[in-house]
Amino acid sequence: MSEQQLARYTYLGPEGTFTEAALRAFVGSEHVRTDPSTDVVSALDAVRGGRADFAVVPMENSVEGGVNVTLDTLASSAEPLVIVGEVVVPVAFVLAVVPGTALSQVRRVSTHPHAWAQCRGWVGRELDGAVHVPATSTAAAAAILADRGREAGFDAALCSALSAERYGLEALAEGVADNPHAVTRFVVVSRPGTLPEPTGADKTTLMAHLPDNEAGALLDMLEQFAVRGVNLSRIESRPIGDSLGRYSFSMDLEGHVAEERVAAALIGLHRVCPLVRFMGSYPRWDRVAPHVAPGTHDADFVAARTWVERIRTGQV
Ligand SMILES: O=C(O)C(=O)C[C@]1(C(=O)O)C=C[C@@H](O)C=C1
Repeated sequence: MSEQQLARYTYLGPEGTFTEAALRAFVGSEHVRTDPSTDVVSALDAVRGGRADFAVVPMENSVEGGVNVTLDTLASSAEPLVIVGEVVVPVAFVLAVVPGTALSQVRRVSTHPHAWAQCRGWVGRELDGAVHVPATSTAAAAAILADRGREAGFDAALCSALSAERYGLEALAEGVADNPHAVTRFVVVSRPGTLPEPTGADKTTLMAHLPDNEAGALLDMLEQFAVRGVNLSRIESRPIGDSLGRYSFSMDLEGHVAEERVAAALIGLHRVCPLVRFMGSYPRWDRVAPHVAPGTHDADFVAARTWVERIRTGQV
């Protein structure tokens, strides 16, 4: 295959981010072209504009929760994109410095806000009074420190051990995250038109609005899943932005839209919500198949529908 025919991936860069590690884990041994983006919005814009086929972006972290810029940009754009895959990556941080810097000299620490949140306890204990200088990613902080040294505006970067090595920095402390089991979930996004085949262990991502000022509207929405035996693995609310008290709900559910119980829940949602956006059905990273409760298998829905059709044609 020529270089021109390879799939083009962009990701939250620069080289050395956890997002790049997620991309490598996703493509495995497949040969692809990669081109880092400076932030999540430009990575998604590159896919919309046709400059990349896929973007890999962070979606949620086990400690700090949802990555709002990803949730909001995917949910609000006039040109929808779809999620075609997910990757879960363990995240561990080192405190990286220009070689020769002592711990006592570190007063300003740069990193991505999600990384800062995951190392806050350690920084408080070991670098009491140190302040956070936000960066677009962990590797961006490392790259700037390596490039500018004392002129960087900060003394250390919280990044992966790989990033520290790649940018020629020294890992002054390792394992600095407050939770050693932290993981981040990344999603692989493309333009609509390529719905991955169901595998039996899939997830579907949706965004929905509720009717304004209606008691029980949230319960109505959740019932659409409950009565069809569809389990939600994530639900979070994000402000819509135009006035206080208006929220959109971002959800992941277990199953693929090709499955009857998921399709039935989506039909129900469409009836009770003023706006529903389908954001993709894709294989789960852990390949764990959901528990499908009795009465909610595809065959149960098909049998029930056939029964109603027979009634409608007079075959009671
Ligand atoms: O900065 C990086 O290396 C990223 O890939 C981004 C990101 C995030 O957005 O949460 C990914 C994983 C870590 O939790 C910290 C930062």
